[in-house]
Amino acid sequence: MTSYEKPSYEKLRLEKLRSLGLLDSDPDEFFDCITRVASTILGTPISVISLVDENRQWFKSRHGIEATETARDISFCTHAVSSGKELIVEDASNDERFASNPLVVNAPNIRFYAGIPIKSVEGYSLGTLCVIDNKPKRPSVSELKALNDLAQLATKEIQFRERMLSAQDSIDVAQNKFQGIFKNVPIGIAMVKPDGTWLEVNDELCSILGYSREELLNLTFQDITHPDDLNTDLNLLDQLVTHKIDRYQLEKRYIRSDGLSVWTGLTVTKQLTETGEIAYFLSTIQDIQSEKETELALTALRKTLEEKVALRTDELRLVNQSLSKAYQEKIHSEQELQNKELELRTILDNANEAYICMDAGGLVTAWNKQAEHTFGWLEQEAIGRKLEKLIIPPESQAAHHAGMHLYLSEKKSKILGNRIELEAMRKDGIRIPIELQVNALEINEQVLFTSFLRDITERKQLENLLKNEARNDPLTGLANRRKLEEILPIAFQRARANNVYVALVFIDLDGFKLINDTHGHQAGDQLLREVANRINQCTRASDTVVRYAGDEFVIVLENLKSKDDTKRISANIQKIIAETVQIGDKQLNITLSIGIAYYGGPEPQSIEPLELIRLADKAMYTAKKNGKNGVVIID
Ligand SMILES: Nc1nc2c(ncn2[C@@H]2O[C@H](COP(=O)(O)OP(=O)(O)OP(=O)(O)O)[C@@H](O)[C@H]2O)c(=O)[nH]1
Repeated sequence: MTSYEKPSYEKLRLEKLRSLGLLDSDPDEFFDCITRVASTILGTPISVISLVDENRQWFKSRHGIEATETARDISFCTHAVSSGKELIVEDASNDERFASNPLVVNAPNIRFYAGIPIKSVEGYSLGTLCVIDNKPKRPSVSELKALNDLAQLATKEIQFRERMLSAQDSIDVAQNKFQGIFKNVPIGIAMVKPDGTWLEVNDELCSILGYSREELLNLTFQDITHPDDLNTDLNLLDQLVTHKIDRYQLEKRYIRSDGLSVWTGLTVTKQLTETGEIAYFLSTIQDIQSEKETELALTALRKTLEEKVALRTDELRLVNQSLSKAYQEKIHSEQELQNKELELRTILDNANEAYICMDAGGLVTAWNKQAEHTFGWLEQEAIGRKLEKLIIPPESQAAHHAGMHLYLSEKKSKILGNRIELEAMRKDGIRIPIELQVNALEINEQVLFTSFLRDITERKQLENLLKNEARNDPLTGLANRRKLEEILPIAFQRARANNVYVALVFIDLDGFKLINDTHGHQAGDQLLREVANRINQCTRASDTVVRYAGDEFVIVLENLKSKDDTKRISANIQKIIAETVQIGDKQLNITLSIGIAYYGGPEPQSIEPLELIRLADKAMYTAKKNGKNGVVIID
């Protein structure tokens, strides 16, 4: 006897065999029929359908034998299973593989054996259909063909069962999966009959709706749908029923068992029967209450925000309008201000007077064109510099500081608001007389001194000219009587101060009327001019020669240390006047009567200047009375 070999797929084979549920199962007429027919056709007393288990062979069907199984190691069939091919043993007693096999040696004393493997769908040999005889036999081809056909039948049946089991497994798996999903999925799921009755509901749906499964199965979805949402739901359901749509989704409210409504997201599909009728609706129902509340809260919040934004927008629009208006006004004001500044600038630049502005620190803040012209400093040179460094002479700077300090500390000033004349200094160092008017402005608690200044050099010159003319004799160019009256008091002061004498020499031409009458008035004028020249020649710069009136002349001799000096001067005058004067073709001769009076000296008299004139005049008159061409001195 030889030991059997196990096929390479033994483990899988056994698993498959056991999964089929055939081992130790009840007799099956189908398989029994096959074994009966096999014995009949092959003419053998025994026929079995043997299933080769791990350590045994078990007979699913047996014909002509009482045993239900034998050990595998003595089994003939296991050889056919191992090879996967038919096994024909015509005489086991002569076959070294089986001669000592107990089934050969003992009952049932096998001699002939023919087994055809029965295979699973995967091709695993599960067992055999075999025929056995206790007599040797050589089966015919047709017998073997019939045996193969019968084995094929058994195989088909087993494979059918195998497929059925596999299909059932799939169904079971799907069913289990569905049940698992149905039970555990965190979404409400329901199967709903076409009339709206709940057919099946899962735990989650019970939880969402607050009903037990049993309670729900006694209700329709219409019973617990919020009245406001029912029509929409029914309308969509109708479209689903009439196949206008395959599914629909809807946000709807159910009325829970506690009377509160709950927002859900509903999806409904339909499940059809084989005949195309609606078996049930499959609904998924998701609790979206919190999302809905959030959404509603957000909507309310958005609405509130929009209202606030709208309100704020209105406020902002109003603010914007008023700001725009204010801005426009400001622009307008600034424009006006700029225009005014430009206008002011133009006025100031074209002003005939210099305009200078100075801050409380004495720094120049404005300097117009005329100021440039008057003082020689350009605006850019002057701005920011101390005014005193620009136009105020050194000797006037202390007064300038004092004036500013007085105003800034006590708001007092002798200058502000008045037109005053001062001497200023140009950039080139030349002094010029100016007339100015200073005003103080207080802007934002800052003091500004504004001033208009005018160069009055020409006016001063004119004034001096007029002044001179008023004090000069136009015919001779000598000082006149007014000038004499002005200088004489000064001469008195100087004489007193210097302890010297002042002499007043009063001169009157002798017989001048006759010259006028004889040679004409013009000749008289020329003679007067010549006399003036000649007197001038006899005097010093410190002396003043005056035409006092008509043919009367006065000389103020100053700084006389001695009265004797006067006699020498008067003698010189008499001498020079005595010289013939040529006027045209005429030769004229003239003499003088002179009266002299003194003031000053070591013990000055107490007399007025005009009194001195009268004294000298009186002395001159005495000289006339003495016969003219003479000098009378009053000591
Ligand atoms: N040509 C001329 N004559 C003048 C001028 N002013 C005064 N006279 C004249 O001068 C003369 C002065 O005369 P008197 O001094 O009174 O007479 P006199 O002839 O000088 O007499 P004695 O003084 O006594 O010597 C008058 O005839 C005036 O008309 C003047 O500006 N030009």
